[in-house]
Amino acid sequence: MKILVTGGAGYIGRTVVSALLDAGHAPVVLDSLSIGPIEFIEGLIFYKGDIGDSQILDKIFYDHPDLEAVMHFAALIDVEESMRLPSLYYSENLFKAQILLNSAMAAGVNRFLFSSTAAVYKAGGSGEGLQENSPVDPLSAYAASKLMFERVLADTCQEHGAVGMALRYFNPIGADPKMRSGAYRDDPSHLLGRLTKLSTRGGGLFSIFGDDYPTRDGTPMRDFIHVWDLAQAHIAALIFMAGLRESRFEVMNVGSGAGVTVREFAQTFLEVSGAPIDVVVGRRRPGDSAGAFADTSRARLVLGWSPHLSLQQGITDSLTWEEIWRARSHKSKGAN
Ligand SMILES: NC(=O)c1ccc[n+]([C@@H]2O[C@H](COP(=O)([O-])OP(=O)(O)OC[C@H]3O[C@@H](n4cnc5c(N)ncnc54)[C@H](O)[C@@H]3O)[C@@H](O)[C@H]2O)c1
Ligand SMILES: O=c1ccn([C@@H]2O[C@H](COP(=O)(O)OP(=O)(O)O[C@H]3O[C@H](CO)[C@@H](O)[C@H](O)[C@H]3O)[C@@H](O)[C@H]2O)c(=O)[nH]1
Repeated sequence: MKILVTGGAGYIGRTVVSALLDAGHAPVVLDSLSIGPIEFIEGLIFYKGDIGDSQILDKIFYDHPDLEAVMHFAALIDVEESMRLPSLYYSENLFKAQILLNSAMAAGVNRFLFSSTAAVYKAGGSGEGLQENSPVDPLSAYAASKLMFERVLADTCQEHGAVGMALRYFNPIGADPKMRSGAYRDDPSHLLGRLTKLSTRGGGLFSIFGDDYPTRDGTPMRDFIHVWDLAQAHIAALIFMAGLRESRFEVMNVGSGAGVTVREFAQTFLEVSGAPIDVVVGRRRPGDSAGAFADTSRARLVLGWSPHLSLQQGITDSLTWEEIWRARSHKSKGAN
């Protein structure tokens, strides 16, 4: 199948592009490269542009009348920034996404897969896995923009007789096992990114943001999903959507199904990396939740998908990718 992939130069989008190519599909990538690195689009069918620009969207749908689905990854994803600049997040993640969706519907491309997030849930650190109908409580403009677009997508699919799906990702870790993509930010804010940078810089202090949450060791709980398992969920979702003959909208959790606390994660990282990192406890980070983990039974049942890669594998792949990416960036910077 030929698929329009927005945000295909980003961490997850580029990894899904590789999974699509491996499975024999034909991705067409649209990305502004405002965040994703240019190295990620080498060798791909690529359009540089904005998802809110209907001219470029018209051109893509005109150039590729055989597009069968849209996979929509392009978004702003920084939770803290979204608290400071909420209108920017609603503009990028909600209104521009609607321009994209309407263009797809107008072009007759009526399968639309959307990257949503576990951050939409009310996550109190309980021992229960979150189901798709568990209560929602988006604490940031980022999470709210994602939940609002889920509703826009559901209603638009019904109006047009189209098929839509929102995959609610939990916390992606790791890299493409063939090392074609991985996390690329110089100054990551997320847990594994911080630990990986410390490790490759020879060690240092790692601060856990709070240990007074209602979890088994007081540190927040998350569900870490290997990005390659996440990519495979997209392939399964695409096949499922392609087989549907009538309008439908689905929401699906994509996580590992296991809750791991930040302290447990840091401990596992130290064991895998052997890096001389000292773990200290600092203050809570604003906007953080106690967290939870996914009940993935719906994705298993409906998509026939299940995760296979371990936490340790995610950490190992992240460390390997970091070495490769640093070497590549240094080389290209030196060459310029
Ligand atoms: N990374 C996570 O932890 C996580 C968790 C849950 C959900 N998600 C969702 O997954 C998707 C991909 O996340 P990621 O980690 O790969 O992020 P990323 O920042 O690496 O990738 C996003 C890509 O979209 C592009 N982009 C941004 N705005 C654009 C616009 N208006 N027009 C065209 N291109 C634009 C960027 O240049 C970038 O290449 C996002 O929708 C995000 O909300 C991510
Ligand atoms: O130096 C650090 C960095 C993070 N953490 C903690 O680690 C946990 C995970 O944080 P992070 O890796 O930043 O992920 P989340 O805040 O859970 O958010 C991620 O996961 C969401 C899905 O659950 C996505 O929507 C977001 O885009 C993505 O950043 C949180 O409790 C943080 O407080 C620390 O203790 N120290």
